[in-house]
Amino acid sequence: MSELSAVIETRGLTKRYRGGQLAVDRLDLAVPRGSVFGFLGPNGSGKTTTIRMLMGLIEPTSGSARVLGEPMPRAARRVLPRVGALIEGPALYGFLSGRDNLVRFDAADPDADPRTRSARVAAALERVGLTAAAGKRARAYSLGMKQRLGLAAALLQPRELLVLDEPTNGLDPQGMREIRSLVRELAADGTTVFLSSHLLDEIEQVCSHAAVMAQGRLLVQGTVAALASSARGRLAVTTPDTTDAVRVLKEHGVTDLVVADDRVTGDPPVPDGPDAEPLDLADLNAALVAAQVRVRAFGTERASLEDAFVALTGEGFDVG
Ligand SMILES: Nc1ncnc2c1ncn2[C@@H]1O[C@H](COP(=O)(O)OP(=O)(O)OP(=O)(O)O)[C@@H](O)[C@H]1O
Repeated sequence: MSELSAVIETRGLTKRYRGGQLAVDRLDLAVPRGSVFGFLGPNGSGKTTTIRMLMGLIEPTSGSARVLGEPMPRAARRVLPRVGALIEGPALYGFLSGRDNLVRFDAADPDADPRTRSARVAAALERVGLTAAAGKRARAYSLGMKQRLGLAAALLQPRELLVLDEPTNGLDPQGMREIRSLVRELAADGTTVFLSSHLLDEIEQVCSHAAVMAQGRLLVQGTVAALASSARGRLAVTTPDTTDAVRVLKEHGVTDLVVADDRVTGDPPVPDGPDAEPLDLADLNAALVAAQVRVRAFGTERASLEDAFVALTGEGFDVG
């Protein structure tokens, strides 16, 4: 990942709150231009604190952050107009219509030309699919519609970068789907999207890249495909002869065997040495059959980001 193409870059970024809480600990983050970058971590892992530092809302204790190539918070005035942000839910007036809320946001922007305001507002409403509901009061909007209106506000001006803090938090499945497909569309138009989430499957569904945080520290970052493939899939055998299957699999180096009803799962053996041949699953299947294990199904399960997280931390991804 070249330094030049990083839209967000931090070096040793650290935040210790006044009470002594170390919320972010020496974070080195690199968000490539054009990516949909998932910032993943359980509640309290330091995501919001990082985003607030990136947006110049709070000062880091030490380390540095660059956004769109400029130092933050020093260059906030130059940088922030180029960034659309949705942090902690949009501030909306419930008694105003969706359209009038956007007119208000646009009017608050000193660089926005009043003569083209209504066209900008209409385009933003169209972008997030709120044209039909534009005349309704915002208080009558669902949470998902409010979130989309917040995104529309962030999209009144063309943006190189969108920063979204838990954009689907609190939404029902339909609302989540809407926001996710909107994020995909924005990314397809070339906007870099940085979004935080505590939901692994959300990151897998919408992101090209991800960074995983735990207790203020970065565990890993990279493409979602590489992160998931760093965890090997589990081997799974469906058979009525589970006892014999376990014995044969163990003999062939399969570890961490678990039996649940008629399914045996385990970790395929790690080849010893870089030149060693990995175990051929066809041979393993043949060995099962030779031992008269009746095999109904045999294969490896695709490794997920969750497997990668468990492999990294030795624990489950606890969102609580
Ligand atoms: N203003 C503050 N003063 C003191 N401690 C804080 C403050 N804000 C956050 N913290 C603490 O810093 C740590 C990281 O919090 P942060 O909100 O950044 O995490 P998060 O990953 O965004 O979680 P969440 O999704 O719950 O917001 C937590 O232990 C939190 O209690």
